[in-house]
Amino acid sequence: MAKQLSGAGLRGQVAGKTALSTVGKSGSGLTYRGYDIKDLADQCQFEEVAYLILKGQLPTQHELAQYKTQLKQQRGLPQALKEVLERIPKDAHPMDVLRTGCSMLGNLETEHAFTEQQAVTDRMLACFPSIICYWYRFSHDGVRIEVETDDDSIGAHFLHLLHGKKPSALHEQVMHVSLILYAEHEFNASTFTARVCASTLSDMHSCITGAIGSLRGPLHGGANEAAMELIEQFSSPEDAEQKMLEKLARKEKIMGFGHAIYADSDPRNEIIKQWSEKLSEEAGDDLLYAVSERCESVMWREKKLFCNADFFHASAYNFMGIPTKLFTPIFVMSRLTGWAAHVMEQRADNRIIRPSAEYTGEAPRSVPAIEQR
Ligand SMILES: CC(=O)SCCNC(=O)CCNC(=O)[C@H](O)C(C)(C)COP(=O)(O)OP(=O)(O)OC[C@H]1O[C@@H](n2cnc3c(N)ncnc32)[C@H](O)[C@@H]1OP(=O)(O)O
Ligand SMILES: O=C([O-])CC(=O)C(=O)O
Repeated sequence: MAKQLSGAGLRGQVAGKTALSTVGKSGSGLTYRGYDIKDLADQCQFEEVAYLILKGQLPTQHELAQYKTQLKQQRGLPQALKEVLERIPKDAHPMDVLRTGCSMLGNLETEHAFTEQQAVTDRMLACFPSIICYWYRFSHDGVRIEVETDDDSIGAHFLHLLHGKKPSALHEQVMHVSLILYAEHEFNASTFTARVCASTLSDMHSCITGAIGSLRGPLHGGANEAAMELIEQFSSPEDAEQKMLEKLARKEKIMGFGHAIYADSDPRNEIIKQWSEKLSEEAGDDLLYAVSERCESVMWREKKLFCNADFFHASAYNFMGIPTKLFTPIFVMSRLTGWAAHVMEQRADNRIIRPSAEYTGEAPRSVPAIEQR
């Protein structure tokens, strides 16, 4: 069943063209450059999908190996950026850290011409995990970590920096899947932010910095953190059921449920849910996964609202020992590919994005002298 797309929030209005993904079209639900998300999550590593999104086709074995080597070589951080990160307080939100880190990188390694767009994007892809973990470990553990690891993938690099040891094969695999699921999603709020910025012919770092700000909110990427804060309150599935019903009676919004485009399911949910279950078994968990499943059934039964990509990401990340406040930054490490590809697409066929507003203010009037107001 297709969702009725109309009303506020530009819902249902075509605001531009894209060849990058389809969201909520009949059939598979989500495709990147024509490939079904399920097939990509089953068969690919994240770096293959990043290559697909950014460069237009799936890499050969040789191209993938070259790309991964190139990304590995760019994990280091300039000293000036490390100094900025060291000055950001421990209680800052990591999304704000990443926003500042991206912006500072744009000062140090400015994109001077659009011919550099692929290179500056690959650099961000390589070093965003370093930025977030360098700050996190410095501010929380008081250590200056070495960010240049030889880990095979972006997900493993992130977990290695965070935990100070190489991740298990299972955890590296889940990171591949998670980063693939989050990589691209058509004209969502953060991507649209990036495209609006790109349409002024601004630089890549400005587009990505703005997009990070848009992703941060709980109605968008921030929902994975909010979902974790929800499920950790419950002591059992029965407790979850009762408190969820109370929240619904109070008309509270439940983060991690519903979607602007999908009508009755988000195709990313069943994929991350399976991995969350596997991680739950590995961790010997007998609470969080069961609680999450109960929330899912209550929301469907009571409201016909379904889990979006964020809901089961919360438990999955928790099982891998990732602190809740780093959940949305992981989303950034992945969605960067979609944002940058949209910036490139916008630049290739640009007209400044400038919609109109329906005026609802005062009729024309004259300015009274200040003593008469
Ligand atoms: C990766 C992502 O960014 S996925 C989205 C992550 N965001 C969240 O999980 C936040 C929670 N969800 C929401 O706020 C919304 O579902 C959004 C922002 C995702 C989509 O918003 P909209 O397109 O405006 O929602 P939609 O039109 O389907 O809402 C229909 C009704 O369901 C309600 N509703 C929608 N989602 C929820 C929810 N999660 N909890 C409770 N009620 C909800 C709305 O309030 C609305 O009720 P109303 O008509 O009485 O106002
Ligand atoms: O498409 C949207 O509105 C939000 C979303 O799921 C995403 O950006 O992944």
